[in-house]
Amino acid sequence: MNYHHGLTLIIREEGSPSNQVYDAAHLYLPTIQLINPSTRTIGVTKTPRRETVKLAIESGEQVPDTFDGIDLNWLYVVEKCPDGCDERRFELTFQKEHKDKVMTFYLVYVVRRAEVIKQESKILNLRNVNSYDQVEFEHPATFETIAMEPGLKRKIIKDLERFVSRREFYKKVGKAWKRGYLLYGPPGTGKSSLIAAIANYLKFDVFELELDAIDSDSELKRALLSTTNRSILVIEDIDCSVNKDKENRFTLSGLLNFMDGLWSSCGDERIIVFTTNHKDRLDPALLRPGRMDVHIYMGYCTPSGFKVLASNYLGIPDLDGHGLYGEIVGLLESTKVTPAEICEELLKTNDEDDDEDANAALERLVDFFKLKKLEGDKPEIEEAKKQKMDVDVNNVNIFKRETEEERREEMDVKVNDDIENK
Ligand SMILES: Nc1ncnc2c1ncn2[C@@H]1O[C@H](COP(=O)(O)OP(=O)(O)OP(=O)(O)O)[C@@H](O)[C@H]1O
Repeated sequence: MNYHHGLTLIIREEGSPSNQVYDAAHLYLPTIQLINPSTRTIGVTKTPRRETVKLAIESGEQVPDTFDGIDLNWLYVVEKCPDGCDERRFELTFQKEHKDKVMTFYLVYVVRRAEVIKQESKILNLRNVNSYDQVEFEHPATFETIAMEPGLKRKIIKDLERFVSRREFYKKVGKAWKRGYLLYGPPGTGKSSLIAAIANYLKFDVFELELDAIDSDSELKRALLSTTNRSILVIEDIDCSVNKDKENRFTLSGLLNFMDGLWSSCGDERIIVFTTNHKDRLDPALLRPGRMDVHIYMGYCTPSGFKVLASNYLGIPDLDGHGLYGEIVGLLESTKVTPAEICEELLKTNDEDDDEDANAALERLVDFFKLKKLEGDKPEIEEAKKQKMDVDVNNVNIFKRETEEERREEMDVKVNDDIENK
């Protein structure tokens, strides 16, 4: 395409923070005329979980577009820098007279379109913020596949929906639009699976931060700035990373203050998920609302959690009517078995559509539970008491504050909520 008075915008790939227009162009261009008369090469990928192939623009290729009667041309360029790394950029060319319209409306349109495309495509990214490695996030867990008390599941979904719908509220009260979740409980109870279910539900990218690999404030700042809006930042096993001050590194509390400051100025729709196997080892100051707003206890498998697994793995939709159900309930209530252990047993089933195999799997599980019981595992409720946790009848603990001060803070949150309701 020839432009007599052409203007070219250079849109470079940037690390931290990322260049939104650059990222958006990668999502937007394959949905317009990616294959046009001038196209010679095109990138194609397909991952196992994806049903269709994904197209990508290759270096040197052009994509024409029109917007409000304006002709535009995108060119993608990848060049080697002197230091050996690749520099990637888009060059967007159009007639100079349209510069105001392109800058004010077209680029915003491309970013918005990319957001919608992302929502619809279900393709999420998983990025390690320490190494900047990025892969497609393909964890299959959803709220349907998670073994958890139905009431707790509903509460979490409601909380997430409320959070994402409150842009105006956070703006009005002048707070960063973020929400912190603490997932705690023994290994194999589904903390990572729940994070995946939240990401899949909200269609948020996931960023993993390994605190132990961060050595300085500037490194931390760079890592945090590389995260994008509408994302979940995951910091796993925080009890193992809390006492770094001795080595002259930041503390977890310092990290949280740092994040507050940073995201108050430049972050929208951020979810931070911390996981720990030992909530009791955390400094109570870290557990306050505003820091970790919602505490979710992921416990050993309960009868209703087991129903979800039986339905998903064995194709038994109505376990209540099964002859072994009563015995299974009794065993689950008196034995500590993680959903991960049960999943492993269930994977041994030959054919989940075969009733005989499903029954044999349930019988095998009953034997497995009996063995676990014999091994002398204490009931879950005792363990919970030992850890000074409040556990309700369903063995779940959510939105719980433990000290008077935390209760007062929770009241503050409610007052804020009321402001919004008026
Ligand atoms: N609540 C659950 N519902 C469904 N599947 C589960 C659940 N918990 C565990 N699983 C199964 O067990 C596997 C391991 O669980 P997961 O990694 O989510 O546990 P975790 O609590 O994050 O463990 P860790 O503390 O060791 O990281 C999952 O991939 C999943 O197949």
